[in-house]
Amino acid sequence: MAKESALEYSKHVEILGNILLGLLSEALGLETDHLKNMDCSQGHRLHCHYYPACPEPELAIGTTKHSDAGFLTILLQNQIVSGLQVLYQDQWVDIQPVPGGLVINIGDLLQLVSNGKFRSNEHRAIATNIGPRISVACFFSGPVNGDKVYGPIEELISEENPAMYKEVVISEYVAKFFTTGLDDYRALDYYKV
Ligand SMILES: O=C(O)CCC(=O)C(=O)O
Ligand SMILES: [Fe+2]
Repeated sequence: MAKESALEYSKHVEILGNILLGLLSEALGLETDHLKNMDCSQGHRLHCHYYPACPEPELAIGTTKHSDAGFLTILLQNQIVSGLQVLYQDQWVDIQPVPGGLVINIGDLLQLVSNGKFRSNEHRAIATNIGPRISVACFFSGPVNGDKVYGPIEELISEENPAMYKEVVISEYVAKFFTTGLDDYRALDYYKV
């Protein structure tokens, strides 16, 4: 992706991210700007993945099983080669690329602040003998270098719905993510009450 198109794409995807956070806020019964005002759309960044054709796909993996650690991910897949799979009821389900379509993943931090109302999904990218496969993930991870504290949103907590997660300092949360292997790490497990 050329620099100009990456920057242009990044601008559009930020707008889309904020629209989605607005809809998700409303779905939680909150003001449209609630999640945006919590800085959930801050610090978005693009990760480009290039998976070459693999002669022995059964011996390899593209991206190992994980859930995205931030709030929200918008994923663009190239329109020919599939490889993305989501774990659903203990089965890996193929997410076929849809021309013009984007994949939206709920991340662990959104599960945490929504007190479990939204669920992050576990996914992976398998190796295939057709390729290359290209994907561009835009992560909305929040103000990752700061000391902002995130916990379940107060309005969503009640006697019937007690907090399911502890509060986290976002920079510590991110540091933990980057010092632990993807495979054995599920951010939320560390923060359950
Ligand atoms: O390449 C893909 O489709 C998945 C990439 C991914 O899950 C990630 O970067 O978090
Ligand atoms: Fe991911």
